[in-house]
Amino acid sequence: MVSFETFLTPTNTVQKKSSGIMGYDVPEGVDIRGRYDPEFSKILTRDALTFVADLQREFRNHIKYAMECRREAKMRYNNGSLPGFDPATKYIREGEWVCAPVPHAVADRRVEITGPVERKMVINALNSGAKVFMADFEDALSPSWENLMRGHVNLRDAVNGTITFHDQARNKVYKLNDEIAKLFVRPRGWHLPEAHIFIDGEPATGCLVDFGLYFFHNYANFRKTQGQGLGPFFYLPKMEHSREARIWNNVFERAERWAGIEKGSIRATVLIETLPAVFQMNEILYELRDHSVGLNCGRWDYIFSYVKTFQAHPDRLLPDRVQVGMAQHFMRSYSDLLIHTCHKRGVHAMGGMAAQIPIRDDRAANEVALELVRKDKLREVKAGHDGTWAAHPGLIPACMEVFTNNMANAPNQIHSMKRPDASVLTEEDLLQRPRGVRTMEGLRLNTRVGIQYLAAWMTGAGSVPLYNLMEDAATAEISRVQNWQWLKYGVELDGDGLGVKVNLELFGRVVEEEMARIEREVGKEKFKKGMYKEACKLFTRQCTAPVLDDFLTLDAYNNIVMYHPIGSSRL
Ligand SMILES: CC(=O)SCCNC(=O)CCNC(=O)[C@H](O)C(C)(C)COP(=O)(O)OP(=O)(O)OC[C@H]1O[C@@H](n2cnc3c(N)ncnc32)[C@H](O)[C@@H]1OP(=O)(O)O
Ligand SMILES: O=CC(=O)O
Ligand SMILES: [Mg+2]
Repeated sequence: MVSFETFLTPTNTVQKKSSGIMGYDVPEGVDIRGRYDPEFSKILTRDALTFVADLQREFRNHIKYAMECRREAKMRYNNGSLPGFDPATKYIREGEWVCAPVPHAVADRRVEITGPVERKMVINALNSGAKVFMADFEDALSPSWENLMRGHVNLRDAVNGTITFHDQARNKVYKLNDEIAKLFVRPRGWHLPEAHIFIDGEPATGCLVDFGLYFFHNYANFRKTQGQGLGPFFYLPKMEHSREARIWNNVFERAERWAGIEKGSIRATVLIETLPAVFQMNEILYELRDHSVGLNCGRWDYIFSYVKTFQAHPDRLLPDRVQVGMAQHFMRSYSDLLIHTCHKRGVHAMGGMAAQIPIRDDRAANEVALELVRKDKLREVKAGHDGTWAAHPGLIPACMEVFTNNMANAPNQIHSMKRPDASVLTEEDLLQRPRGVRTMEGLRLNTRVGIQYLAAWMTGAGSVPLYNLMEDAATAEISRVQNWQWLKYGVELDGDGLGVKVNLELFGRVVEEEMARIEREVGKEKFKKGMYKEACKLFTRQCTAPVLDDFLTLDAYNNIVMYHPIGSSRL
């Protein structure tokens, strides 16, 4: 856990009004340390904070226990164990049960667009023609106070239907179309604290803040305008075990009771994006069976998690990042088993994100990128996925066409593609070592991407285009842990005929040369103004740390915490 005591320096201006310090009206035990803003105060109302504080107090010990269990599991893997199916929950895997019926409002999820909760992007995503928009407080968002609070303002306005945006530079006004995508919201993972909101002297749990504020302000309108009487809808990230899903289920039930709405109103799709969770898919769905609307293949975090889980297993090193795609046996097995599991339990099996994005200035390269996306989507729909993710509105027509043409006019394939063949997939299939080679270019690209991503993240952008691909927290994690793994085990770069071994000296040289290349590519001015040097320091420390950090963003978070003077929360 980060020590927040080290960041108690007040960095924001105290705003005055005639009666004294301007601040938030907080309930007992709650202290807001983020900047005061009159718009934010409409989100951070006393009642909304009371709701969030109640969730925090009710669930904090369960969350601490779940995080402790993660640490214990890590120790077991580090001591040589492999993740696998839990014999104690065989009865759940083999039992005949199904989840609650799929809500009519989201039966058709052929293409879902994702993106940070930034105002213009929220409007563009809702208007994009996708069936669903997953508004992201997670992989695609740098969780600064400003981004988070503006995100809540944006989502409230979106659910109210009043959201607009004026692009001054282009004199263009954005507003919602008549027909818009259905909104899902992805809160942060369990591990991330919200350092600007203290509850009973401790930072609040990030995802309870995200969930609580969004639910409090939007559940009623959402159910009228979006959910056809149900909702709101969520995506839940980075879980490692069904006990974490149980906490979410209890959070949902508490929120439903508080709001006086029917149990099972809230629905969530869980991302299967950690290696331990692939052995818990039935158990996760079972915990959430009244609230589930499927699982999703979060392929990028899944690859990251493979490295993290096997950090002490030098016999399972990854090849270059570009070679770890869905064609690898362990990745294909994961997607197939997810489809089989979801359809057996009557819910959506969502595909994942292809990293390609449109390339505006090169038609031929753009066509190649689009073709890669089409191929990836064709594999998904033929395997039985019910829908997929798109990172950019420009990809939606291609993704939609592939899914529509291969789903026989049905909104999903839940009942038509049971994939019984996948029921025989074994632990060995799910853990099979990825095949491929390691190259100097792989090491260089990881370094270049990792540093540039962190520099962007520290200046407020959680998803960025780099070398014609979408990069976010999950893809950047792969770059970091792969470098760490290669350094730790001094691997030989065997794919380019150089036969060089990765060590600190080589890595130091690569960092220096890649920083020079970044400066050339972005230009001296941007390089000077940006946070490239700070990002480089952070990335280098993480890649060379004797013990692997659990998350890149936990460490980097220290750089974006900006405290308002303590004790100024009260009016
Ligand atoms: C591993 C995972 O978790 S995947 C899920 C998390 N990741 C994401 O959600 C990534 C979302 N995508 C993005 O953030 C962006 O598409 C990027 C950063 C990859 C590329 O951004 P850019 O290069 O700035 O996009 P580009 O300039 O081509 O944008 C063109 C237009 O499309 C819009 N746009 C691009 N991506 C999106 C999106 N995901 N949602 C809504 N609008 C979008 C832009 O706002 C812009 O609109 P405008 O013409 O009205 O100004
Ligand atoms: O969240 C999605 C992923 O691929 O990671
Ligand atoms: Mg992810």
